[in-house]
Amino acid sequence: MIVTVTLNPAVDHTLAIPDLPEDGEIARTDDARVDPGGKGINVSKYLVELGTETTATGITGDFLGQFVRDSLTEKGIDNDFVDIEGRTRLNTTILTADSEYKINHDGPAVNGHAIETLLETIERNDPDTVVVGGSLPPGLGPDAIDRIARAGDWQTAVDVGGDVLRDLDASYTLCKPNREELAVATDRPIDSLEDCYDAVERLQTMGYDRVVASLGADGAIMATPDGLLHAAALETTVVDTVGAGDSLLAGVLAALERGATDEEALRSGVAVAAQVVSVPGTTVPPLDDVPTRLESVPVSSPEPFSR
Ligand SMILES: Nc1ncnc2c1ncn2[C@@H]1O[C@H](COP(=O)(O)OP(=O)(O)O)[C@@H](O)[C@H]1O
Ligand SMILES: O=P(O)(O)OC[C@H]1O[C@](O)(COP(=O)(O)O)[C@@H](O)[C@@H]1O
Repeated sequence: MIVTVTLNPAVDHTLAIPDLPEDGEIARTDDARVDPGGKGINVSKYLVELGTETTATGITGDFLGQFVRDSLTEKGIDNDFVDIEGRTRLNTTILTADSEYKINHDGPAVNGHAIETLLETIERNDPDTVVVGGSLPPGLGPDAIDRIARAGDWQTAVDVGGDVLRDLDASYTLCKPNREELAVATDRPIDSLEDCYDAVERLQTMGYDRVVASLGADGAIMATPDGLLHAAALETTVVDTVGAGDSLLAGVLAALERGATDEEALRSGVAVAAQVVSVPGTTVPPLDDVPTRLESVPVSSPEPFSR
């Protein structure tokens, strides 16, 4: 069973307008939606659609926190959050005809007491894998994630910022940086696929058994204990990439959870992400045809890096 931990959940407000308004103008639209969001929560949404048992936990507060919990329950996603006094944040994505703008709030301040309660909550749900995803709210540092990783005999995967990846000290089964996070985590520029291969191998030496790096339209690479794999992205009509990384991670973890090989897991992640980028926001598309699409994901072992 996979427990996802979102320390800083969000209500995702996604709206579409043809162009950004000029100064003093008002843009009006009837194309807007709100979804419960935050990286761990999104992973749980996709895991449920993939038929993998999961519970979403983390820290929520006030009426936006209530919205997150209620809408997960309505969607049939098991959830068990720690409630605090501060207010869960509202994150906005504005889609125009040719651009995507994201505005993310910092979120409410969280104290050590909430983390104690969160550790009890995770333990009560008896996971074999814990996924910690998203930014840290004010008041918490990377040590909060290390505490979660060390608190039980579960495996821990992380989808966190590059600065946090650099600072974590515990052992992790997997991390999922994107290009920018790879650059920050390794403190090196990432200008080519070779730079990515070098960076994921560096991250392995920093305590991550597997590194799945998402590279947008260039697909994804996975550093495994046996070598490197590159999967090209599937061709699809891209509506927006909100939740793309979360869906890639869910596809990988769902496959690993059922005992698939690393290569099958990478194929699964890329096949799931291709479906998710073709729908708006973090809407969950039907994912029942993912098993039939695995073979169409082109996977190679990059030379001369394969061991
Ligand atoms: N333009 C695209 N075409 C096809 N697949 C895409 C595209 N952009 C993203 N994806 C898929 O979504 C995955 C995650 O996207 P990415 O933007 O790298 O993640 P993140 O949301 O973490 O920044 C990619 O590895 C790829 O499989
Ligand atoms: O915690 P962060 O880094 O601010 O990100 C939170 C946001 O990212 C999302 O999880 C989407 O993630 P991606 O677009 O990176 O896949 C949103 O649901 C949420 O609003």
